[in-house]
Amino acid sequence: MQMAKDKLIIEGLEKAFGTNEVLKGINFNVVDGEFLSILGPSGCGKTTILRILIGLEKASKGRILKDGQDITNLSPAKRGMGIVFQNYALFENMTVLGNVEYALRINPERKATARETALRLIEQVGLSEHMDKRPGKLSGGQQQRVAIARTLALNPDIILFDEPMSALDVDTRLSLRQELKSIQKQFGSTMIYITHDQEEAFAMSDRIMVMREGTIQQLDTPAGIVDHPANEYVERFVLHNIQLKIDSLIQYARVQNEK
Ligand SMILES: Nc1ncnc2c1ncn2[C@@H]1O[C@H](COP(=O)(O)OP(=O)(O)OP(=O)(O)O)[C@@H](O)[C@H]1O
Repeated sequence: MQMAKDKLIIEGLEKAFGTNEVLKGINFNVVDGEFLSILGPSGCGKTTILRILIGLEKASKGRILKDGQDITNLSPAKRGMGIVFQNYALFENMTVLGNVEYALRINPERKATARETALRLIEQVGLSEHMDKRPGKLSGGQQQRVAIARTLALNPDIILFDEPMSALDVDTRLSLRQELKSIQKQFGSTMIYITHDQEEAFAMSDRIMVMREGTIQQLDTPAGIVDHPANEYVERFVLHNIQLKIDSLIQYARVQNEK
C-alpha cells in the first residue's frame, strides 16, 4: 500500500500579539490531497494559522515545511498557496473576467495564456454567461465562485479557505460544498478550510482539527471524533452542537409535515 505523503508539517507554532498568546505551540500535518477543516469558536486562532501559513503574518516561533522544504520565511508569492476569504475580496471596478485574469496578466510567465486560462476557469465554476458583469451585479454565491476561480488561476497546490460560506444562504452553501469537493478532485489540491460550523466540517472533511484558545484539542477523521472524542470539550463543542442541529432539523421537518 502507498503511504500518504505529508504536504505540510507545522511544528511548534506560536503567535502572540503583545501579551495575547493566540497560538500556544501548535503541531500538525496536512496530507497531500487532503481536505482538512479547522473547527473552533470565534477567537481561538483559526484565521491566525491561515495567515501564518500563507505568509501574511509572521509566527513568533515554529516552522512550516511544505513538501519537506522549510517555507517559514518565504514570501507569500513563493509558497504556491491560494486563499479564499469570507468577503470574496473582489475588485469592484473589474468584470468577472477581469478579476480572474488579473493575477495572470501581471505574471510574466502566465501573461500569454491569461485569457485562455481565465475563460476555462470561469466556465468550470459555471459563470460563463456572467463574465462581463461587475461583482456587484452577482449573488453572494456567484461572487464566491469568482473568488474561487481567481484563486485557482495561479494553480496553487494548497488552497486555504477562511469561512468562505458564512455569508451565504443554506441552498447556496450546499451546492458550493459539492463544487468545492469536485474542484478538489479535478485539481488534486490540498484544502484547508476554516469554519465554526460543526455540520459543515463533518460533511466536507477527511479530517477535522478541533481548536480551543490557541491549542489543538483533537485532530482526527469525523468518524474518529464521533467514536472517540478526545475530551469533554470536544464532546460538548462538536458532538453536542451537532446533535442540537439534528434535533432542530427533525423538529422543522415535523412542523412542515403537519402543515
Ligand atoms: N493583527 C492582530 N493584532 C492583535 N490581535 C490580533 C490580530 N489578529 C488577531 N488577533 C487576536 O488573536 C485572537 C485570535 O484571532 P483569530 O482571528 O485567529 O481567531 P479566529 O478563531 O479566526 O476567530 P473568528 O472565527 O472570529 O474569525 C483574537 O483574540 C484576536 O483578537
